[in-house]
Amino acid sequence: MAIEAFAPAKVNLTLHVTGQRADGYHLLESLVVFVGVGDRITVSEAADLRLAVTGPRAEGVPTGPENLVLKAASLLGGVGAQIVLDKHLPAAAGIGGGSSDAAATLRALSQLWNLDLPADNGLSLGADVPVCLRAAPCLMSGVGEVLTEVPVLPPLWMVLVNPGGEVPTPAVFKGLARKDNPPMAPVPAGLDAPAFAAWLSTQRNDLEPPARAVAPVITDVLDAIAGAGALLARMSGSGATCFGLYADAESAACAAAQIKEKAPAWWVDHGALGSFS
Ligand SMILES: C[C@@](CO)(OP(=O)(O)O)[C@H](O)COP(=O)(O)OP(=O)(O)OC[C@H]1O[C@@H](n2ccc(N)nc2=O)[C@H](O)[C@@H]1O
Ligand SMILES: Nc1ncnc2c1ncn2[C@@H]1O[C@H](COP(=O)(O)OP(=O)(O)O)[C@@H](O)[C@H]1O
Repeated sequence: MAIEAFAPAKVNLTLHVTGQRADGYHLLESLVVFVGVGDRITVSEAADLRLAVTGPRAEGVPTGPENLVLKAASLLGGVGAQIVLDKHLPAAAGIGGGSSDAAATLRALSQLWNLDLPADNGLSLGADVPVCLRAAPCLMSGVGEVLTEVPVLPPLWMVLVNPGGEVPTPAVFKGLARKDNPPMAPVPAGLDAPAFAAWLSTQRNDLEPPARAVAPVITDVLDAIAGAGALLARMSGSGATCFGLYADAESAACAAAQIKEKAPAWWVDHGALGSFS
């Protein structure tokens, strides 16, 4: 029996850094969504634990025990499985590729092995794993472990753009000018896509300035997205991937084609926001 699980890109529509814990981890308030662009995990029965990494973004992804997929399998504690990770998302890119892979692995293997999901929802694997396990829009706070429902968002489409080159998350947090930034406002209900994007533009990603300092090309990416008619252009997570928001599928597809033509070396993809768990 083979079980497949989708690992969608995680996008932080907002990311406010509001404090820092004694252990160094930062307190966040983030409206997190998921896009229909991502990796695919397939698990099947085997005598021992094996991982194969395939797909257009497989290069450079670790295949040993440091891969979050194998860490997730160990955390679950089952016996053997053949795992294939079909990699489409760029790594260390602020869209939770590794975390979403870990969450999809937990989902698929808990079914294959008939085991409960871990009590911490995978937090010990990474701060983004619990939200990726949910794989639906929600408000993330604490260091990533507190997940709260949000009002239904309007239908939205997204273009994702990554200029290449990994941006390590710790370096970006380290570059923050302040740790105690103002909190996020409550997420409003009942807005259409343009009004919702206008509200988002009053909120922030506090990691954008330090990420731009680490990777100045992020400014070019944001300019390219804004120039392609987005309702909002912003960076996700600790970067360097940035997103553009659109009110319909056709506008997102046109914008993606326009950006690809302008910068053929960049990774560009597009999809609808949704729930994937
Ligand atoms: C910034 C965010 C926003 O969603 O996304 P990405 O840019 O990674 O996608 C996440 O909080 C990242 O989550 P994740 O990548 O799972 O983090 P972890 O592996 O647990 O931590 C990597 C490093 O990021 C820093 N870190 C992470 C989370 C947090 N709340 N405070 C932190 O200071 C720490 O320096 C930590 O050593
Ligand atoms: N399955 C995986 N896919 C991508 N990267 C992985 C994976 N497992 C471990 N890693 C390591 O995790 C690091 C962070 O990757 P990722 O979760 O994609 O980034 P981010 O935290 O910026 O969203 C990478 O540098 C990579 O070496």
